[in-house]
Amino acid sequence: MEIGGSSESPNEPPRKGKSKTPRKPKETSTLKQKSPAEFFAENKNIAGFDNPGKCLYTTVRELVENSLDSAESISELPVVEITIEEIGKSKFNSMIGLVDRERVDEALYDDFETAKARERRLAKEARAQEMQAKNAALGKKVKELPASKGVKGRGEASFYRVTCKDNGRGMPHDDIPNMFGRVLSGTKYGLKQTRGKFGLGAKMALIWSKMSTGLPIEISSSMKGQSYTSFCRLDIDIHRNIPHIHLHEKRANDDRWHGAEIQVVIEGNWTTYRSKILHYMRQMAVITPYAQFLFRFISDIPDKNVTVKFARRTDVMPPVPLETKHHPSSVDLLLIKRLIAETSKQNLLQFLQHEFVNIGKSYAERLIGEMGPEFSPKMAVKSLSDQQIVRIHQLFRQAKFDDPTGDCLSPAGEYNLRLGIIKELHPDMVATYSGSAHVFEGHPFIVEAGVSVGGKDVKQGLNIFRFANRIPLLFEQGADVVTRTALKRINWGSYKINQTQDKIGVFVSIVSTKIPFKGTGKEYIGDDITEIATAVKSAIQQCCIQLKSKIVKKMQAREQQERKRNLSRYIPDASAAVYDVLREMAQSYASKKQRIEEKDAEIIRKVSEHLITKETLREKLAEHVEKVDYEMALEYATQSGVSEEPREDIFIQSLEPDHKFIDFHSPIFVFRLVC
Ligand SMILES: Nc1ncnc2c1ncn2[C@@H]1O[C@H](COP(=O)(O)OP(=O)(O)OP(=O)(O)O)[C@@H](O)[C@H]1O
Repeated sequence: MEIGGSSESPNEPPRKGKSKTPRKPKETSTLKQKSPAEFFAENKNIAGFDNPGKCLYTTVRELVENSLDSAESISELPVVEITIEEIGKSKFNSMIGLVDRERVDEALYDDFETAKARERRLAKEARAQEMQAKNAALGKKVKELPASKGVKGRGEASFYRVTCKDNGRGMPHDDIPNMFGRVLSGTKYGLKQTRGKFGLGAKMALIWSKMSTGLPIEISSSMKGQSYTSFCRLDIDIHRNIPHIHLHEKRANDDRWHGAEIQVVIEGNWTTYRSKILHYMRQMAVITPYAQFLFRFISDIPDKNVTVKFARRTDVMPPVPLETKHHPSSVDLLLIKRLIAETSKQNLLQFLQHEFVNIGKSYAERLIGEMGPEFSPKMAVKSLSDQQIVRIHQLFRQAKFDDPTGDCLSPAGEYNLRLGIIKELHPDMVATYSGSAHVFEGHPFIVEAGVSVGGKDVKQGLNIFRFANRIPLLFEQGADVVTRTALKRINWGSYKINQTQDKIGVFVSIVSTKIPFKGTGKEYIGDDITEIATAVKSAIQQCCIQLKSKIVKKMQAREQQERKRNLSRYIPDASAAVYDVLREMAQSYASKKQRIEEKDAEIIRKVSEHLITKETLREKLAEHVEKVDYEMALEYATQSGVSEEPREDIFIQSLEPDHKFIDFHSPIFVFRLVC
């Protein structure tokens, strides 16, 4: 392949329409390097910074997620305040010291409109309005008119100051510049379930602010017990990928505050991303019910202002995720070399035993025996040759290891998920399920799911809510493993759920030490990992099985009610008809026209004496319907077997870890008395 040259052969005639003078092929292509910061500035879409609106959304996300990670890392119930302040053009200009300037040459601007064009546009809009009024007067359905387009043009850029304050761990004074001014630097690279992973998000917000407003980022931070707060104003040297510090100083911390406050001014678009941002906050509140969020949008136009407080709904936080060691089946050559370089262990036996999960002493000895005669338990691990490391790697890939346990993970918990679903959708029924840990490429993961039917503001069909490491995922829904599984691999009909007619809520939360996101924007999990797809399917199915039994019971109750209603409907007519017959018989009997058998005489007598009336017949029939209905229901239940229905075990859990209990069993429930 030619690099930088023309693809035409020198003997070929020049192509039609092309310049006759052949382009001079470049002698050499110039070798260039790019810093990570440059790369991400040029490809910011892969980090979720696609357009101004999405940039505003992703900035909010990155800051909120950092705040939650930070508070949770010190087991502090998170309190996060996020403010987006709209900055008008004049205010922005004065912030950067630019004087506002009136337009002089109007026709120069993209949104310029001639007087004639303006007249035509206004006339067209007036006609549309007239038509709409006419249709409304005729009672026809009227379509809402699009907002007046005004004049074409790209429009003014909108600027926003985004501030996020938390009560988290804070940051060491000297680390702040690198944490915010060096792409791919962070504290979350270890093997641990965290929202952040790449060491990129906050830097992307800064890169975007540098690209769109040129303004630096400001960080205030204090760690627990620290007598000062660190203040840092910095931007990033994109070409060298290093922080460019404007101010970095220590200030008094009289309130003994701990946490961080980050402030960045960026271009954005609140109008188009308002609902996405609010959705994100709401879903974050659902999956993080132990946090308190205060979200504010502040504008010069008070009508546009928004304040939403998501109150804390529980004080119980999921356990802090633990840092874990690598599983032997998940490591590659590079990683083994890095672990060897970093280990404090002296010999191979200790190294295998301590740097990996699921390798005990005797198993390590067996592995070393299997590696060959040139390996021994006591050999210095740092003396291993490249070939020997390859041998270890090969064995790791082929040998059997127990799966990692998933103890290091911290799922949201079924209780939180159920709480979230009920709060979010107010469904008619809901089922939740929390699976055990599974493994993908040596990384443990847990899938939790919830399925609901019915509810407020829920559209018909599937409403899918996805969470990964307790982050709501709002974009790229179609390609996500959860959406695909719910749409294609669940036979909703077999659980008596109508996929198109019912209002179905599907909530799936996946936690892992490594979420295989597609791209660094953390927007969706691909559908190509069989282990995850299988676990997601099974979790949704488990919810559906629970729902099916509830739905069947509901249907039976409805059928029973219908049967009763049908029978009761005929009571007045039936009792009137029977009474008329009896009355006629009584009259014939009285006029001796008819002979009546002894056993019927009693009834006829009672009819004549008005002891049996239309009313008494009606009452007796109603009583009978009631009795028959009850007996039929009982018979049905015995036939279909109440005991075959899944029994719902309800336990009131003891607060003490060490508890004794007695179970009282009945066919339909079990009651556990904790002593
Ligand atoms: N609010 C905060 N409180 C404490 N530390 C923070 C806060 N925000 C950022 N940090 C620190 O700065 C580092 C870099 O943050 P950044 O958002 O760039 O990446 P990340 O969160 O590690 O990963 P990701 O790019 O996946 O979000 C974090 O690893 C964390 O140590």
